[in-house]
Amino acid sequence: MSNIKDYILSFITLDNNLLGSISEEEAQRKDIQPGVGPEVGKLLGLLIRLIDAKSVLEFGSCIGYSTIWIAEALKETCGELLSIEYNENILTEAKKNVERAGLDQVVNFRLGDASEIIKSLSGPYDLIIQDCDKALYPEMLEECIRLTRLNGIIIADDTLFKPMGIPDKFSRPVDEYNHKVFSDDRLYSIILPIGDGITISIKIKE
Ligand SMILES: C[S@@+](CC[C@H](N)C(=O)[O-])C[C@H]1O[C@@H](n2cnc3c(N)ncnc32)[C@H](O)[C@@H]1O
Repeated sequence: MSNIKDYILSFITLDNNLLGSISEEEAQRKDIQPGVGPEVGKLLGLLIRLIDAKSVLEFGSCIGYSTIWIAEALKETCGELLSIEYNENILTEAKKNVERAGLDQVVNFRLGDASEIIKSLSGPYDLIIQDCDKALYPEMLEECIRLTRLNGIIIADDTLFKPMGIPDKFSRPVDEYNHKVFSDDRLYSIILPIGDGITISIKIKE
């Protein structure tokens, strides 16, 4: 598997110069969680271009790694991103990084708890990505479906935690999320084994 991963990574160029240094910083710091990584970043860029997304919603900005991948794609599609993060200091860093990346015109940030803010949003969004507290994934799914346009995309990161042997506290809710999306007839879904697993669902019915 690592040969395959290394082979794939050998092709992936970074869409913004800042992405490499943000990855290095994430690897050194203990106070932040890792970003989605280059394979998932590239996939986000690909999907946004594929569906010509104009409005994207992200839960869990951290210091802006995934935000920058998404915003680079939205710069091309003339779209915009709303990115939500509840840690004020981390959000300040994300804002600085997005500004340094030259993408602040594309991104709006909101400080607060994603599970509360989501209820106040009206959408519709072309693409939504969940990468905040894993325990919230199943709970927030219904709101994500409500906010996604027909044929829009709902993505969840870290969804292979269970087979990776990650502690139950984190793996159980993402496993529950996977079961929920695969048994929901409004969604058409797949799990891809890149990064720590990514579940992609298309909303095929209201
Ligand atoms: C795995 S990190 C996100 C990584 C980011 N998507 C990237 O690829 O660079 C998860 C982030 O979600 C934030 N978070 C966790 N629970 C949250 C919540 N309920 N509302 C908003 N943000 C939350 C954490 O503070 C953390 O920065």
